[in-house]
Amino acid sequence: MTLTGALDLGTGVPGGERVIDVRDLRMRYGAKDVLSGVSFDARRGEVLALLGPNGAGKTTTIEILEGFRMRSAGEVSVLGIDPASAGERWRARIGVVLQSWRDHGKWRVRELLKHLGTYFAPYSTDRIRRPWPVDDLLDVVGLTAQADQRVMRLSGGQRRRLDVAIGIVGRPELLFLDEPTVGFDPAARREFHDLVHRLTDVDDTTILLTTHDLDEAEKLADRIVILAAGRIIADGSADQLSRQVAGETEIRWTRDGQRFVHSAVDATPFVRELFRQYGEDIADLEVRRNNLEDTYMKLVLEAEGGTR
Ligand SMILES: Nc1ncnc2c1ncn2[C@@H]1O[C@H](COP(=O)(O)OP(=O)(O)OP(=O)(O)O)[C@@H](O)[C@H]1O
Repeated sequence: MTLTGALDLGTGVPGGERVIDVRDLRMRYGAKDVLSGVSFDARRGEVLALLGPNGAGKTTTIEILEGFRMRSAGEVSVLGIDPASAGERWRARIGVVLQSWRDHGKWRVRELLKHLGTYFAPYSTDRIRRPWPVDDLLDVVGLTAQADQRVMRLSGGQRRRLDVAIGIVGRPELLFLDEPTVGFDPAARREFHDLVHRLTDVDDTTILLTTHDLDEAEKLADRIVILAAGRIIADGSADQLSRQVAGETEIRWTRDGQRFVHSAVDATPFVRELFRQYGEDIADLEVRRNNLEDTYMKLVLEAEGGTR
């Protein structure tokens, strides 16, 4: 099916192995269509952010990919297998980071990870040794210093890192992160972003994340897929989306103490001409292309206008 109005701008990782392949996915609850023909893919090692307003269908899509929800129609392949009929061996190859692990508060961090890791040992292969050795895992998520601490004594940020450690203890090839940094302070958020980068660097893990934090999506994702009212309205890197949609760049400067602002499709010739005419009189020059938030707002408003 062709998605009318969707921007298909290609992937940032050309030619990689397809870890997720979704074609014409549909989901209906009663008489209500929640997903109306969703198609996208993700390649090995890619970080893909699924964005969209409340109720757009992100959780439904992810739960179908995780094999927790049966779809109404369409083709879905995750690690080459249909999640609707996948078994334990497949499940051991995917990781899900749930919102804060609250049980086992009395367990010590290392013991808990060691215990959960034993589940994955039967699924070890020559290529991927499972589970992740506990000390390496603690190092990757930055919890080495807390290894012998009880879970209930961890700070919010440390607990979230433990959630991630639990999600990846089986060394998943594909990791699902649902709004991973809600409630984080800026330092914890930055640490978490470093962790995501380390995961893709160290283990070539493919990551599918949902977030309402557009700054986070821009920083983390190789590719952004925007879902609105059950349809994909954009698919590409943050840069590609902003170039395609935003069009104009804003240029600000001052001259003789007076402020100026101008919008141009291509800022370079404008700035060149500005300097040719006024040279050293120009100060405080700022060139600002629309960021992901501007692009997102524009796309979602257009899509909502179209369905109204
Ligand atoms: N079990 C269900 N039965 C009926 N309707 C459902 C069910 N689960 C979800 N929905 C509806 O499907 C739509 C999509 O929900 P979904 O949770 O997938 O959206 P979302 O994009 O994840 O939203 P949010 O950003 O708020 O988490 C919503 O209108 C929701 O009310």
